Amino acid sequence: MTKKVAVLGAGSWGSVLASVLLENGHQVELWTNKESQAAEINAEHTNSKYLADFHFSDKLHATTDLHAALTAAQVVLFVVPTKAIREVAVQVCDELRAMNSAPLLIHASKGLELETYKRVSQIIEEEIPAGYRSGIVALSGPSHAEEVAKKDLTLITAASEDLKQAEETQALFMNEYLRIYTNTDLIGVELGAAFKNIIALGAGALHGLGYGDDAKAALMTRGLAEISRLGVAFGADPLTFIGLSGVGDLIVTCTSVHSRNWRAGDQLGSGKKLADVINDMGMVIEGINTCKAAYELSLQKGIEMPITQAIYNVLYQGADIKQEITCLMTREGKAEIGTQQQA
Ligand SMILES: NC(=O)c1ccc[n+]([C@@H]2O[C@H](COP(=O)([O-])OP(=O)(O)OC[C@H]3O[C@@H](n4cnc5c(N)ncnc54)[C@H](O)[C@@H]3O)[C@@H](O)[C@H]2O)c1
Ligand SMILES: O=P(O)(O)OC[C@H](O)CO
Repeated sequence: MTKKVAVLGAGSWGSVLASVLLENGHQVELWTNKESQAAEINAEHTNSKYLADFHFSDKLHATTDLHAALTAAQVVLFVVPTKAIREVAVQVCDELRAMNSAPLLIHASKGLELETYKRVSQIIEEEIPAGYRSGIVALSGPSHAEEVAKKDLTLITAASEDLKQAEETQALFMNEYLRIYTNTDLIGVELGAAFKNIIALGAGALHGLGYGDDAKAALMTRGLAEISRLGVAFGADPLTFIGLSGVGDLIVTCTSVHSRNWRAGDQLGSGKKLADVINDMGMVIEGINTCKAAYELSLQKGIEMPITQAIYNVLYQGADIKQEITCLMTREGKAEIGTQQQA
């Protein structure tokens, strides 16, 4: 059934997801807060800052008018960086109240709020009361805009505590190159998505420093163990971390040249200053804020996260990466056991 979908955020992922929805036969309005970007998408059918060399369908329409985007929308898809979710949700709520409308709210953002440590669905839930939404779903998993834009094969997860809402989202997005699984472990899916970005910064740094595949495999494996430990402490199902939104996304983010987190880590490992990395990327590097949030959460919960701590030390304490690697390698010997116990 055709739906009207408002896609909020015209970065690389928002514009490609809008394109998928359009291709799946839905009516789509892509909202951006930048006039110049809306004008480029509408006139040139490109989004050059975020997705170089890609041409969108001329049916993809962008607008800076949030009211117009939300009018009659049955579904609202949030795809702005995590740090902008609250601000956008507040604006959306004002509009939904005025319209007395309660669409399905989906988000595809992967991070934790720096100040509150909240997951994206929690932020949306806080800002948009139950009367103005018919559900909240997280769309997550191993997916890069650059590959979905080319219709390369991609498998992701639609997660909601309410299976029906996850299934509704599955039906919206699924097509011959984009396959969607449902999951009811919203906490596990959102935490896996946020935490894998931290480990990807580390994987990039190893590459930048010239380490080999053994080191990268070790980082991913031990990284998965520690992010699962923290996730489980917050109520996630440990099995979610071996699914698409867990290890699946960890693998792609730790190995793909498309990953902004991996590339940022690679540049840090090659000796570039953090401020320059952020400035030159010009796109969101979610792992930087999420690393701080996860590190502080691990202290609160008393959970050892040595890799996250090392990356936190590099990003926030000015520590030397090689010295942090030596500290990690020379910790006392440990038994290799599951996600529950030792670091
Ligand atoms: N790029 C991908 O392939 C990909 C894949 C899966 C998930 N994600 C996740 O999707 C989210 C967005 O990522 P992206 O890659 O599209 O980011 P991006 O950096 O490419 O673009 C972000 C967009 O959000 C807009 N924006 C920022 N602050 C805003 C605000 N306050 N109000 C309105 N618009 C605002 C920017 O102008 C930009 O258009 C992130 O959480 C990311 O982890 C990205
Ligand atoms: O480019 P990144 O590092 O933000 O990763 C994008 C997606 O989360 C990969 O699944």
